[in-house]
Amino acid sequence: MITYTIWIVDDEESIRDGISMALKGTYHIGGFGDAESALECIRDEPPDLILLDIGLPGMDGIEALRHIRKIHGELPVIVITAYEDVQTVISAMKLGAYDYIVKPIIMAGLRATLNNALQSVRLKKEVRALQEQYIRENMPCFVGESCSIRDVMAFISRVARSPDTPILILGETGTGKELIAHSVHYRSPNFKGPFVTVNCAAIPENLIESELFGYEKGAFSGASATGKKGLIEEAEGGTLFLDEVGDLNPDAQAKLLRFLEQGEYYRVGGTRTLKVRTRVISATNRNLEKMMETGAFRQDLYFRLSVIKVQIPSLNERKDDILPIAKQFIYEFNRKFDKSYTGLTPNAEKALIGHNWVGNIRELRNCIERGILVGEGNVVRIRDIGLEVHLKPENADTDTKKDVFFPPLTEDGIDMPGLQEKMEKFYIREALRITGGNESKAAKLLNLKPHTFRYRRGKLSS
Ligand SMILES: Nc1ncnc2c1ncn2[C@@H]1O[C@H](COP(=O)(O)OP(=O)(O)OP(=O)(O)O)[C@@H](O)[C@H]1O
Repeated sequence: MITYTIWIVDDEESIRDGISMALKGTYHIGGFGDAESALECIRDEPPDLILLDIGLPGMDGIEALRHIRKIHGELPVIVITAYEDVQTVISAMKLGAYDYIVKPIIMAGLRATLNNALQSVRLKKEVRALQEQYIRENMPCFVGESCSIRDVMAFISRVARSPDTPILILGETGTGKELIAHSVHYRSPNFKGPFVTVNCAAIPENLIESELFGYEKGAFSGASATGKKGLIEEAEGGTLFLDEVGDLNPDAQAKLLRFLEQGEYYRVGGTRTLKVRTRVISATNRNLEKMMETGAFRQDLYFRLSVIKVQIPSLNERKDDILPIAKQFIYEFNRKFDKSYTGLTPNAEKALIGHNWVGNIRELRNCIERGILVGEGNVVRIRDIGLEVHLKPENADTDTKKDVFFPPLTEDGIDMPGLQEKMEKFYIREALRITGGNESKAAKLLNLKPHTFRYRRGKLSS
């Protein structure tokens, strides 16, 4: 069972001793004769609750309470007053005192008040622990070992502390912008509030305004009879995440700007100004600076959204992250598909590192998902992940040192005959290297008849 720590801050020694005697055994008790010495200790090791006399010498109880609130916003404080002075009690309650007791102290009453206060401390701690467990279980694990992503995360932790500073996250598709927006939210003072995502590219142009700002009843034909809250309103006290913000139309851009500048807006068809307290995080993979040059994105909105700007490096720029993230995905998909992969073959690792990750981490995720789903055994092989083969023979001569590279098939097409020729040349050279130039052994390695091998060798070297 937890034993809570209670501090008594009272200049009357007899009161400190009296309360200590009465509560000893149930609680850990600490005593201070003045507010200043209690405040000095509170930063290092705060108690679970403070009994604070109002009429202290030097700094009085009200002033001390103000300081305590600055240091520990949620620490429960029960104030002790010499007589029921309404003004003093009101001031203390306004500063967030949990309750008050009047001298002379009746122990039974004090015990009941303490019990209630500590019960709420316990409940708050339980809620916090559940919340942390929820985040651990529900937030995809963020893996980042490269210096560049570590710098980004250190910066994110610093800027998350403010509850309302707008943040603009830039980066190629699939680099983890949404995951980083979640990280900001859960590290911010708004973490208990909602995280509302608006995919600006997915909402039809004619609905974006009513989706964002809501509408009053009868605002337009087809509107619900009761009206509707907008997503901005849903994000009250939390975070509004505007994904693909570069896709907002000019009208919605103007309205969003007004909301960011004045903190207020109207529902569609409404005349009441509404206010919402939320942090706006936006993200895009588009080049907003170029869009501003052509007038496709408002400059004033850009400056409002990008009070803090975070650029997420592409996966190709942080190769050190590829294998740790791949291993995290192996773990995740093992659980999903009830498999027991332990890692990747060295060739599969090489292929992952050598690959050009146009779709960034999303592409890597898909690739590992496929490997775990279709593969057999307990190591993921190159053929399971369906990647282009990127081989570099060891100890090869200068000519064969050139990588054999099978590019992905895109709309631009590929040169199939050229690739076939390259592949054949590569394997014939490799087979001869491995067999020390023995043609029949080399043919066997390639599952070719010796005369076919000779024919192809001759053809390719001519
Ligand atoms: N550092 C990381 N560690 C582990 N998983 C990650 C990491 N970054 C991103 N992911 C995963 O990669 C996938 C894509 O991430 P996310 O959706 O956040 O990218 P995005 O940049 O917002 O993409 P888009 O621009 O297409 O909206 C998600 O499944 C996400 O959980």
